[in-house]
Amino acid sequence: MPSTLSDAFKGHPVHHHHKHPDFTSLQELPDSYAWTQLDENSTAVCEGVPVIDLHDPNALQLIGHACKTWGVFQIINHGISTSLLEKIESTSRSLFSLPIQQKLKASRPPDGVSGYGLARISSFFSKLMWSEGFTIAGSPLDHFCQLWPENYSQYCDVIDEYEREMKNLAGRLMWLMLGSLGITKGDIKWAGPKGELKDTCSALQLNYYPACPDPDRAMGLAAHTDSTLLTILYQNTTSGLQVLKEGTGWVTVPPISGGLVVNVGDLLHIISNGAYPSVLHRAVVNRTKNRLSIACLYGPPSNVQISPLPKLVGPSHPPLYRPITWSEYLGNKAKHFNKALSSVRVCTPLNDLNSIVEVV
Ligand SMILES: O=C(O)CCC(=O)C(=O)O
Ligand SMILES: [Fe+2]
Repeated sequence: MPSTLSDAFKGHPVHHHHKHPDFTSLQELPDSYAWTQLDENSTAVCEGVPVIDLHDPNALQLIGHACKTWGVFQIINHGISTSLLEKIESTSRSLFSLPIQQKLKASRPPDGVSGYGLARISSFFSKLMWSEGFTIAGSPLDHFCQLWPENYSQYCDVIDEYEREMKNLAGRLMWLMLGSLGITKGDIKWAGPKGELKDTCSALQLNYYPACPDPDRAMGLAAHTDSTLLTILYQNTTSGLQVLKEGTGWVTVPPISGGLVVNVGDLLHIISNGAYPSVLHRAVVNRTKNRLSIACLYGPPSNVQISPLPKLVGPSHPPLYRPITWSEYLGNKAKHFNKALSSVRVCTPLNDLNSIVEVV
């Protein structure tokens, strides 16, 4: 049984049929990167993704409402210092600005999760994405020794500190997100008696989107949901993240100074018994500016069964999903990608059933 996130991923190797590109040599968009015209997303959106001040006395309610209606929100006053955000940004920038040959020394192995390479979801698409990624699950030491033989330890320290702080914040957020559904610490079996989330797993995903000669036909990161409980994303000042809002279309999540984006992942959707949507999101690219984002992918211990919480299940709310471990879910994702959630679904929501009954 795998016990860590890297072990969980190892069981589900991803085989890329693409070679890694050197963006600096590309003046025009090669055909292999040309997606069909992205849909126009310039519809004026009056309301944007909610911004929530964690010091606001109503934070719990605001978070609950944002999770139900959007599945995503931004937070300020979250306690992560500006200097740490600057350090993680400059570490990521140093990494991606290394020569391609150097970066390839830290490539993600086919059966591994950590290292440099294309987005894991690339294998589901015939076109390439205009981005590079570096995944860190567990210690980055071995890879960082390859990247920076002389001064790897300063970079490792930044990653350790960032990951520690993000994990704490993710735990706080999880209790707030669940708290607004009436879930208390005793309701989560895999948490300690005081709500400690000791054995939770997390990984960091560093993403770099170089400026692109033909941004309207390119795709930074294709639409997906995250296989997490929740994800906390830091983005630099270049916008690019978009979320799909039902009835509205793609909505840009603008970078705000000192802000972090929080989104619901597939596992929180499952344990909330569908109350919180796992938001579909993607990253678009820019003609003149490059963009960096750093995602903290937060999940439960990889071997515990995740299922709709009993408090959220009742005669009018049958469980929508069967129990599944994170590790098994990652296997489903590697096989079914955006259909992974429906592959664990056991029940059609009542309102859908009603409409079927009406039709019949
Ligand atoms: O770069 C972004 O804004 C999105 C990144 C993302 O969705 C991911 O790493 O899962
Ligand atoms: Fe994502």
